[in-house]
Amino acid sequence: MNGDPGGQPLVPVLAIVGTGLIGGSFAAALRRVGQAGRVLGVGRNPASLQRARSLGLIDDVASLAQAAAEADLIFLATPVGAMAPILRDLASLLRPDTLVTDAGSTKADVARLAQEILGERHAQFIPGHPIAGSEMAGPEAADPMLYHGRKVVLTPFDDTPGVLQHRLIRVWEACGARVSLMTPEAHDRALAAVSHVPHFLAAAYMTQVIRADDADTRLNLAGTGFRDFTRIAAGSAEVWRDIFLSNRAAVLRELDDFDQALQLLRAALEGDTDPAALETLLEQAALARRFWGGRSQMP
Ligand SMILES: O=C(O)C(=O)C[C@]1(C(=O)O)C=C[C@@H](O)C=C1
Repeated sequence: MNGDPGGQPLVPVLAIVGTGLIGGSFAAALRRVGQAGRVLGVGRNPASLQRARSLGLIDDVASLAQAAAEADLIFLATPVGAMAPILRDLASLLRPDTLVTDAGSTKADVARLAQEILGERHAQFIPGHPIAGSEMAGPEAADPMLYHGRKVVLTPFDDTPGVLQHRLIRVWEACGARVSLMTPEAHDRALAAVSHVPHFLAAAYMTQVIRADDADTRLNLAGTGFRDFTRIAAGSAEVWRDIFLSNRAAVLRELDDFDQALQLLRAALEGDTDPAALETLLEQAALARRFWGGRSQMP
């Protein structure tokens, strides 16, 4: 993986395991900047792989064994729950010079699995998480700009060779992403708060809406507030089931904290209503959200 100007691309042979939104976008982003040579697609759904090929995201459909034999970089973009069997297969197939990474939304579980399953070879695997996505799925949703300007967290092991880490950072930067390094535990705690619990709450709220007797009336009147609050609830149930199960302890801790915040706001509304306290809490939330909007530089 040299990426010489006018020479070899950063990734001469790239293998994507899972060619949907996340994997397809990674291939498309590297292709856009000429940094992926040949792209192999590996997956469990033949129809989806064929669509990825027709869309030009991958050049060829391959088995995991072919990918392991040929690829310089293997990118695992499957639901977190599907990672263990893939790592088990890779353990006996992996060439010593192949770099493997993933895009899973939780990192402690994935890092632990890599250590347990890959043994000595775990140092070739760098757990990663691009903090980008959408509620859409499948190769049609792939977008070469998905990672542009977005953060990617890598959680290398203590013995990850610097040269591999550097290589992967260059690859992500070629996709337009900004890379940070942290421990898997710190990642999982923070993501429970800013990604997993929001999804859980959006799903809980949708559950409340659809269980109401007048659900149709409510949904017919829903506007942009409803749309913005619930967009993420439309994401893949399989992907989100795996995220919640994989980061269970941190999610449950954050839900306890959410309960407290909810009680704080409720208390200002219940009983002897306290309009000033309610306004202060709403104002604090509004300022925090506006400040975040200013610094996140998201569209
Ligand atoms: O915007 C969405 O729909 C997402 O899926 C985005 C989001 C997030 O919470 O920011 C969700 C999970 C992924 O791990 C990364 C990104």
